[in-house]
Amino acid sequence: IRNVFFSPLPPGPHKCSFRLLPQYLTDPKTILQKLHAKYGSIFTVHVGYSRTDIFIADRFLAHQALIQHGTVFADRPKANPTNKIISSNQHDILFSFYGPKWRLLRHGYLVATYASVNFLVAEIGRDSTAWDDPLAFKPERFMNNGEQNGGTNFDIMGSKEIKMMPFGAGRRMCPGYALEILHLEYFVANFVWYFAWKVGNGDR
Ligand code: HEM
Repeated sequence: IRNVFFSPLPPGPHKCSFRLLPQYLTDPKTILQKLHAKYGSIFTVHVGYSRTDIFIADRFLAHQALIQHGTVFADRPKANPTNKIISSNQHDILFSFYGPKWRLLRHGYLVATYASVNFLVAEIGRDSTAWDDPLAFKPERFMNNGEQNGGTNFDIMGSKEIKMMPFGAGRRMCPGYALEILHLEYFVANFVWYFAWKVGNGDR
């Protein structure tokens, strides 16, 4: 067994879940949502004998890992078939990498080298403690210099607090994020410019 953990591991289904494997590879979103609902904000999945994945679906834990423990969490995995499938099919759902020996202080889990640690970024970005009515389309959340409800500036880098992390967070955060935000603004501006916009029936 390549992955060695110091106990206790975060909770999860019983060891060596070969039964989970086909769905895990083809439809990770559904199975991970079920496991998240059952086991909470951090859980472990053992697939076969050689692969142990830990999933984090909590913005405070993500902040502990990527910002507060950024130095020990700065490596990334070699590509393997599962990672390729997960990242190509479910790019908005999670990204994954291996964490070196690292301690999740709040929960007290010690995770050994080559453990794969994954972040459920869609779940993290829909946290109602961070956003009012998170699923509603409210672009004004990001207007007025990023202030929401007169609150503090929204920080896409998540330095003080992670509210969403489309570009990752911490030392290996996407270095192209500023260029990309500019590019997306340009993209939306072109839509506004090229098309005639009307309010649809029943919409305000
Ligand atoms: C909407 C567009 C984009 C999104 C959502 C995005 C998102 C991401 C994410 C989630 C990561 C992984 C962060 C991590 O592992 O912690 C990443 C890494 C990276 N991105 Fe982007 N990115 C975008 C556009 C770009 C652009 C335009 C560039 C270059 C001009 C770029 C260059 C990179 C590079 C070089 C890395 C690897 C950084 C590293 O491993 O240290 N990305 N990006």
